Amino acid sequence: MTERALRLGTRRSKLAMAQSGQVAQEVRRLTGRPVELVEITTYGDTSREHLAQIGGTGVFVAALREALARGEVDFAVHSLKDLPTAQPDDLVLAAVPPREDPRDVLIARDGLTLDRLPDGARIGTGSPRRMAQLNAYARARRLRVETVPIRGNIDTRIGYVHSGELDAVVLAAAGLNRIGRADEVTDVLSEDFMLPAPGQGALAIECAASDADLAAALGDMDDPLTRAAVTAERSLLAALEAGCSAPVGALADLLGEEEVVTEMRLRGVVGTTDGSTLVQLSTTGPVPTSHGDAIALGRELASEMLAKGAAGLMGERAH
Ligand SMILES: NCc1[nH]cc(CCC(=O)O)c1CC(=O)O
Repeated sequence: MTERALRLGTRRSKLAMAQSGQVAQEVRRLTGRPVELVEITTYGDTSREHLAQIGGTGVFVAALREALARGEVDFAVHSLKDLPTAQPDDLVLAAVPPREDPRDVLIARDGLTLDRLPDGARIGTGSPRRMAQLNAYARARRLRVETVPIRGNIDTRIGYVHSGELDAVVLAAAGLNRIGRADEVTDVLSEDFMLPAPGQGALAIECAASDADLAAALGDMDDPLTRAAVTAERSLLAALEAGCSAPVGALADLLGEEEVVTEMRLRGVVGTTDGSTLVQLSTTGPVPTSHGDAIALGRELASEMLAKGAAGLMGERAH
């Protein structure tokens, strides 16, 4: 007996299709079942407004989740950083596969690095988090840069550099790797001054909570350490009561010598988009072995950041 194909709901963007295609192949291998891609248009794909203005949180995800809830598709692949932190009861995060490079990168004209950009360089990014950290970095070094709000898919954003409209754009390394444009990167931005968005570089594979067999099969793709890291990062975001368009960066990584992992470190940052004020803190604890432990790590850092005034920096929106 041949089982029917599993339907994977996906956005149409090149990045979404690349991510979904890779996951589809893995699911075919794991389940022996055919997988078909079902294309779904989301509000985030059709709106021309800036993400920060339409509220950001979940615009890419809502239409996929509605298709899941209606049973039109069996599972969906999201960029984890685009997922709102609240998990709907009827859906389950069946797998968080091993993470790609979580860092942000620069694509600049003439192969320039951040430190070599000319005075007054125009750097495109629609992300308040990237603006805040770029501007803070520039202030500390007395570089004069102008952050210019842009949006659109990855190709569109890189296009602003090729057309000469902008000197550089900031993008996630993972997305460029997935669509095969990593060779255009001119500088990798160290997380020492540019913490990525919570969950950046990781994927989330989601299905209906009622579909226990499928959830279990998809669960074979889960990487527990990636899941622990992104759970801690998202717990920080949730405890700060911020969304994906807030100026919040976070990165959890493992500390230890060689193969002996000893601890998880969680770094977090909140700032004003002009970079004049940043609250940047780090906490370290045992590697979380449960969901609750990972949540606790994020909450602990959040309370330290709130005690240092983080709340006052988050109301602000990019213009
Ligand atoms: N918000 C758009 C988005 N969602 C996920 C990625 C990149 C891939 C990832 O971080 O997993 C991007 C593009 C970007 O920020 O450059």
